[in-house]
Amino acid sequence: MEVTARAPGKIILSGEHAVVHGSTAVAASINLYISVTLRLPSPSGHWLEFSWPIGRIKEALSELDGIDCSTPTTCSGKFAESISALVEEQNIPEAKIALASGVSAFLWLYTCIQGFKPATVIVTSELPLGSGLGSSAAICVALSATFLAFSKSVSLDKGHQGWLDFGENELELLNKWAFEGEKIIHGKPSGIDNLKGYCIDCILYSAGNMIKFKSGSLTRIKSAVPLRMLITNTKVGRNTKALVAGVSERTLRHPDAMISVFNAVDSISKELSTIIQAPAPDEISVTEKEEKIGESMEMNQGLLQCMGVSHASIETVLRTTLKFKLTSKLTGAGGGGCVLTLLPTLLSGTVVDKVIAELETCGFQCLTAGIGGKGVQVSFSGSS
Ligand SMILES: Nc1ncnc2c1ncn2[C@@H]1O[C@H](COP(=O)(O)OP(=O)(O)OP(=O)(O)O)[C@@H](O)[C@H]1O
Ligand SMILES: C[C@@](O)(CCO)CC(=O)[O-]
Ligand SMILES: [Mg+2]
Repeated sequence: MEVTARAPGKIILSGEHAVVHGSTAVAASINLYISVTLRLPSPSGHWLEFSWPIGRIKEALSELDGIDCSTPTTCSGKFAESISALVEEQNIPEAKIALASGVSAFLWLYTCIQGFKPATVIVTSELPLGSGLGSSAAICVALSATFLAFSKSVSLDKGHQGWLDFGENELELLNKWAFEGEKIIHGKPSGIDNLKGYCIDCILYSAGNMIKFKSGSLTRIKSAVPLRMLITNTKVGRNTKALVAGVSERTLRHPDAMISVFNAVDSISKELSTIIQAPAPDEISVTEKEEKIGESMEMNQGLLQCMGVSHASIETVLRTTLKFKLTSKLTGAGGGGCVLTLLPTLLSGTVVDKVIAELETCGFQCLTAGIGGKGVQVSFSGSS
């Protein structure tokens, strides 16, 4: 028997960086997923493969024997050292070394939740890694969901055909495990990523849709109309910690100006969440709504430039999409990473194709995504 879980990626529609300084931010799940399949047990054969004899894992993590998967546990001290040793033994090629922390999170979540059972785990991703679309939290949510689906702590109908949602209590347990995985990948998630011991990305990926948050308080919101974005991955790597520190330094140099910038972002995020939730019963009101959303994105981008987190590659995307009268803003930490471009409902497919073609000639990767998609789901197949 096997189970597959999928968890979506996310975008920040408004408020990155300013959220660290107390402003409101709006984030949404997208309909691009990381999927994890668990086979008990089965042969493998994939392009990048890591495997350990069960005996080796038992030897390295023997103290985890019998651990209760209903109690999420932090990977610290000697466990972190043992996990690092197991990952080092795989001699991950230099070009793929960024995966090491994801592999560590996998080992931790698997051993804690599934114990020392032999299995094959297959990961596939529609999300670019390390580009601001939350692949780290998505992988942790999808791994936790797959492993919990076969555990005694979660009761799911294994005979169900197609995708299944988790119940409220089960989501809570899943979130806590995913957060333990995120801590392995990120060290200490901060700001937008972290809320009272939970990972905001994980919450978003678990339940899907959109959230508005400010200083530790989170409200779920639901878009009244479907929204579609072009996501351009500039492929320019960024360092979130350094970018966040840069904004704080600028705030120390220009406190009055920067407080005004953060207040402006707060107003934009609040307005955006009101616009998104307002009903739009006909084509005219949908177009008006999209124009307002586009304007709020444009204003937010201007303020992100004031904070000093734009980048030449981001500016190239902005200029290119503007030629087609489309508005864009960076999403996430900036300094490269991904840029969002609003695709209005009435925009023709030919225009979308032309924009994508022009962006791809600059060396960027383009993805289109629906906004506010489903949260984590699982699907069982095969006979037990
Ligand atoms: N499919 C995957 N397989 C293994 N590891 C993964 C996978 N997806 C993500 N990761 C891990 O997550 C890391 C990327 O996380 P990071 O937080 O830097 O970026 P992100 O989550 O994509 O974007 P952000 O957190 O800025 O929204 C990768 O380096 C890897 O360790
Ligand atoms: C830049 C930032 O606002 C979002 C990064 O995804 C940082 C944070 O909130 O932790
Ligand atoms: Mg991440």
